[in-house]
This record gives sequence, C-alpha cells and structure tokens, in this order.
Amino acid sequence: MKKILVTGANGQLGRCIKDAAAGYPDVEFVFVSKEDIDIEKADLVTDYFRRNNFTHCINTAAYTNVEQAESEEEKAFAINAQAVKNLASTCNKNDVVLLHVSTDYVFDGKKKSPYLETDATNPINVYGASKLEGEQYIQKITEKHFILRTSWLYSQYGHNFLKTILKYAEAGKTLTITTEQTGTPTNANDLAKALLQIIAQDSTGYGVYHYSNSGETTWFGFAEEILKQSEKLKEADLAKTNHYRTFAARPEYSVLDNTKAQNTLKLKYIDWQESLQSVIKKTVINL
Ligand SMILES: NC(=O)C1=CN([C@@H]2O[C@H](COP(=O)(O)OP(=O)(O)OC[C@H]3O[C@@H](n4cnc5c(N)ncnc54)[C@H](OP(=O)(O)O)[C@@H]3O)[C@@H](O)[C@H]2O)C=CC1
Ligand SMILES: Cc1cn([C@H]2C[C@H](O)[C@@H](COP(=O)(O)OP(=O)(O)O[C@H]3O[C@@H](C)C(=O)[C@@H](O)[C@H]3O)O2)c(=O)[nH]c1=O
Repeated sequence: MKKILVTGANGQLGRCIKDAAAGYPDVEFVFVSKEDIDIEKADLVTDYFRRNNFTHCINTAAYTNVEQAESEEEKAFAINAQAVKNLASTCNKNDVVLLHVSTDYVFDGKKKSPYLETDATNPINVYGASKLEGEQYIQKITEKHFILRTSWLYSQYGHNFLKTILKYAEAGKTLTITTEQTGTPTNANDLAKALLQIIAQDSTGYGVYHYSNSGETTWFGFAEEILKQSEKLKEADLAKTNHYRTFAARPEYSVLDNTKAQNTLKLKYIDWQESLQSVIKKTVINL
C-alpha cells in the first residue's frame, strides 16, 4: 500500500492535495503542517521518516513571499534550499520517491516562446534563486524524484492573486495591474490532481517537468478575467500599468512548455480561463 507524506499541509497546494486525496481511498496520506514537522529541522525529519514507512513524499512546504525574500535571503534559502537538501537525502536513504514543486521564477524571462525543461535557468530574484538551489540539491542527491515547475498558482485557499483581486473588488478599490509580465495562471487543484496521478500510475520517468494550465496572459489579463467571471468587472475601476513598483524583479515572460509532461506522464492540460471558472465559484462563496 502506498503511504504518502505531504508537507506544507496548511498551504494552498497542501490543502488542494487534501481535497484531491479523497479520490484515492486505497492510499494512506499523512498531512503535516509546519507545526507538526518543521522541514528545516533535519533531525525531526529523519526521525519522522524512520518511524513511518513512506513510499512517497510530496513537498509543498516553501518560503513563497517573493517580495519579502529580497530582505530575508537567509530564511528563503534555509527553507527552499537547505531544508530541501535534507529532505532529498532522507528520501534517498529511505527509498522514498520525492515529488517537489518548483517555479517559473527559475527563469530570467528573456525568452519569447514557452520555456522547456532543458532551457538555461537564470533567476532574477531571491525566491527564484532559492528554489533553483533546492532543485539542484534534489537532482544531485536522489534519483527517484519528480520536480514539477509550475506558475502563478491560485486556488480557493490561502493567499494568492485571485483572492487579492476579489478582495479589492469587494472593497470597491480601484485596481492598477501590471502588463509587464506574461505567464500562465495555474489552478492549484489541477496541479494537486496531476501530482497524485503521477503517483497512481507508478511513473518512473524521474526528472524535471513543467506543469501549468495552458494558454498565456499578463497579470492585468488575469485580473480582468477574474473580474469578468465573477461579474465584478467595472472598467472604470481597473487600470493598466507598465510601471508597477516592486522590491523583487520578475521574469517578463515565463510561460512553461508542457509537452514533456504531456507525452511522458500523460498529464492533461486544461485551459487557464476554463479552469478559473471552477475556482471562482468556490472562492466567491468562501469570501
Ligand atoms: N504560489 C504560487 O504562485 C506558486 C508556488 N509554487 C511552489 O508551489 C509550492 C506550494 O506553494 P503554495 O501552496 O502556493 O505556498 P503556500 O505559501 O501557500 O504554502 C507553503 C506552506 O509551507 C509552509 N512552510 C513554510 N516553511 C516551512 C517549514 N520550515 N517547515 C514546514 N512547512 C513550512 C508554510 O507554512 P507557514 O505559512 O506557516 O509559514 C505554508 O503552509 C511551493 O513549493 C512554491 O514554491 C510554484 C509556482 C507558483
Ligand atoms: C497586488 C498587485 C500586484 N501587481 C503585480 C505585482 C507583480 O508584478 C504581479 C504579481 O503579483 P504577486 O505579488 O501577487 O505575485 P508573485 O508573488 O510574483 O507570484 C509568484 O509567486 C511565486 C510563489 C511563484 O512561484 C510565481 O509563479 C508567481 O505565482 O502583479 C499589480 O500590478 N497590482 C496589484 O495591485
């Protein structure tokens, strides 16, 4: 029987995996939050693996505040790189398959067509650099790994762009949204299902994969679609900018090419606008 450890259980992806896990009654899931297991504490992690016979570990725990990472570099690397290094070596020692989530922000965004897994990485912010180092440790330390790079995650849970936009709109605030970056919004519920599908089909095509919804847009385009679909779009309250000031630089273009995962892992790709509809329904009710 498969026994899957899921870290970062209270984060948005962790919570989406918990929902998706209901479709797998024959699998044992163990969800741990930071309060249960702080992944920075290597001894705790080692001991926890010793006491449990996990077959898989899905690591969703991460430092994800892109802006704050610029002034908390040490903390970002401790969680996204050092802790991941320890997790990889514990998985390796216990013959546990590690599924890890990474980001489009490992790229510099200078490309003009979707990024392939083989394209050179070159992060332009601290968060992206820390996530890349985490990826590199995994690749060096343990063969049995799947690293899924995704982009612009949103869901009905946690903090994300979709919820920020809906809250601003509810409060009647005017939104000024950047057109400076192009990428693909990805429903975290779709990613959760994809991760569980990889495990269910006993895939052994270990390596790095790109997984996002399909299509592309700017953050402005994403905000506009959120407001349209939730019937809150008032043109006068939504403005474009190409000078939105931030601490962290972000890649100008970070669309991910999903062909490898489609062909090798047989993962289905869902249009981002179509996928947004299901989350909008849940999120509006939850606000
Ligand atoms: N959100 C996005 O847009 C994208 C995310 N990703 C990646 O996807 C993954 C999931 O992201 P998402 O669910 O959105 O992120 P969240 O920030 O919602 O969740 C991350 C979780 O990790 C927990 N965590 C932080 N530090 C530790 C620690 N030391 N030990 C254990 N748990 C810890 C956090 O707890 P607490 O809040 O208490 O600190 C939080 O619950 C991450 O790897 C992220 O880098 C990739 C692309 C896009
Ligand atoms: C809130 C807001 C943001 N923006 C801009 C800032 C930024 O360029 C862009 C996105 O803002 P956010 O800070 O919400 O998103 P950001 O934290 O950059 O999102 C990233 O998170 C990490 C974890 C990832 O891995 C990435 O894939 C990506 O999803 O929108 C506006 O233009 N107007 C606004 O009102």
